[in-house]
Amino acid sequence: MRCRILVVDLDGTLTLSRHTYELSTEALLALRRARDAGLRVVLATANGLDFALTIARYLGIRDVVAENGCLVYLDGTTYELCSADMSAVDQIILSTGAVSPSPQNKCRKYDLAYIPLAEDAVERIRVAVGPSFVVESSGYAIHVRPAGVDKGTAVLWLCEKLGVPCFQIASVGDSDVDVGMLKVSWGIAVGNATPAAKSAAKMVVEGPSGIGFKEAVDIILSGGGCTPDDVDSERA
Ligand SMILES: O=C(O)COP(=O)(O)O
Ligand SMILES: [Mg+2]
Repeated sequence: MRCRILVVDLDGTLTLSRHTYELSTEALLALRRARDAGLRVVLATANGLDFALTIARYLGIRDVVAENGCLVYLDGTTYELCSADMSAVDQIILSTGAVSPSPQNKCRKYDLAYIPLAEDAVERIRVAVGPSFVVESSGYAIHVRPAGVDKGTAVLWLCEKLGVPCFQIASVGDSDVDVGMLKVSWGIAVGNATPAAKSAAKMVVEGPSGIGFKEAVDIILSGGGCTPDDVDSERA
């Protein structure tokens, strides 16, 4: 098996579809097969760290990337890859009236999450906060965090920290917030992923969400993926 680490998104990738939080049993079984085969599995999610650590516990995963790459929990230590005081920008975002705050925001630090109240919410937030912040939709929420950090930043940090070439890290995702990690690792997009996620990936599997994740694990366990040729791990 060429891949050594599997970085997996949560919502839309381990779930039944991109419109539910319900976990896919096929995905859960595939996760277990991946871990039993010796892959180190990392959960990489836009969700807050406390939430992600809780979910990871029940998924049998120890290491977590949370808040879209701003926080990494590795071998029992939390590392912060973002640094900004988000309180002022939170007020600016809420004053647009285009979104309501996610209940998770009271325990999020750098990547804040919002529920859209208008069709053009992402655009209105982008105009309000300016270029110092990234505004992206995961399909589950709108996320705003300091520019320059995404899940790909965290994967590059993991390659360095763990001494593993990034092409030996497989990642699986479904949405625009996964583009960074799909680019810097051997990225696989599930069949119902967004166009941006599909074009960032090295491979797009047939099945949607959890079924797609199972297909990705089958490919990895049969020796596929993680070839060095087309991974831009030196992302500009
Ligand atoms: O929390 C979200 O908005 C989506 O989270 P995800 O990164 O696990 O898909
Ligand atoms: Mg997702």
